[in-house]
Amino acid sequence: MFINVSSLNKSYTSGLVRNEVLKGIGMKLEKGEIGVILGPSGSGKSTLMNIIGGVDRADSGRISVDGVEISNLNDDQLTDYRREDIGFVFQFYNLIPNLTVGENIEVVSNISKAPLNMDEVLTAVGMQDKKRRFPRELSGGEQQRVSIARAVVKNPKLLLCDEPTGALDYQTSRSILQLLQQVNTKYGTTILMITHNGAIAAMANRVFKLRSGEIVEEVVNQMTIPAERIEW
Ligand SMILES: Nc1ncnc2c1ncn2[C@@H]1O[C@H](COP(=O)(O)OP(=O)(O)OP(=O)(O)O)[C@@H](O)[C@H]1O
Repeated sequence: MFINVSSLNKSYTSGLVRNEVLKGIGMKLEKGEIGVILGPSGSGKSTLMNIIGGVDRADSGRISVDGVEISNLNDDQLTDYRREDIGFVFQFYNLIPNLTVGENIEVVSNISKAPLNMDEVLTAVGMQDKKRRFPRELSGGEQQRVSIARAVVKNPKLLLCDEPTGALDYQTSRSILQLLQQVNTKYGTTILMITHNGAIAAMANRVFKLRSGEIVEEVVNQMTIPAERIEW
């Protein structure tokens, strides 16, 4: 099992109030699969993803990714794990504004142990001809393509996407989902994606429905649907 999470708990305390955000989460995802975490605002989706990505730590429970027990790593090891093994894609792209498309990707490939070829990745996301543009000269969808290229160029074991289409219109969202599916097929990258949008679940191998910090339902799709056929 590529991702194996069990009995995961996380709470935040402010003053005297303790907010239990994750309550005994268990989930599994095989290598090369696409997983979707679906749930309403505040249900704990980002917290769960941040813990799997080594950005945050759980209070208790176990998380292993590709055989490595994340919960046992010290801070330096966790930084290495986050830097080398995980690609992140966010709702608001987070590109560096004063660097070109090519430079945004280069800063990541330069510090990666086994990066993919930058031009190949730029071509894969359809942005090869925009390599010398700055982020402000691109549409939202194009910026998201660049941010996917930046995450993919380090050849991560796991691509974590937090509402990757949250800021995009319908057609652009579908093309970004299609691109993520292509990345999954071309590079065999395991993808875990957060969304509010139930329709997106059809492209995932496994869907984890989160409510108030608990997985209330897990759906295994024997047949996934190509992103271009998803409608909402
Ligand atoms: N660093 C933090 N400190 C305190 N509380 C936090 C922190 N991070 C998250 N929370 C709380 O944990 C709960 C779950 O937040 P989380 O961001 O994981 O939810 P979500 O399902 O991703 O929501 P959304 O869809 O709105 O992004 C919320 O009540 C939030 O306020």
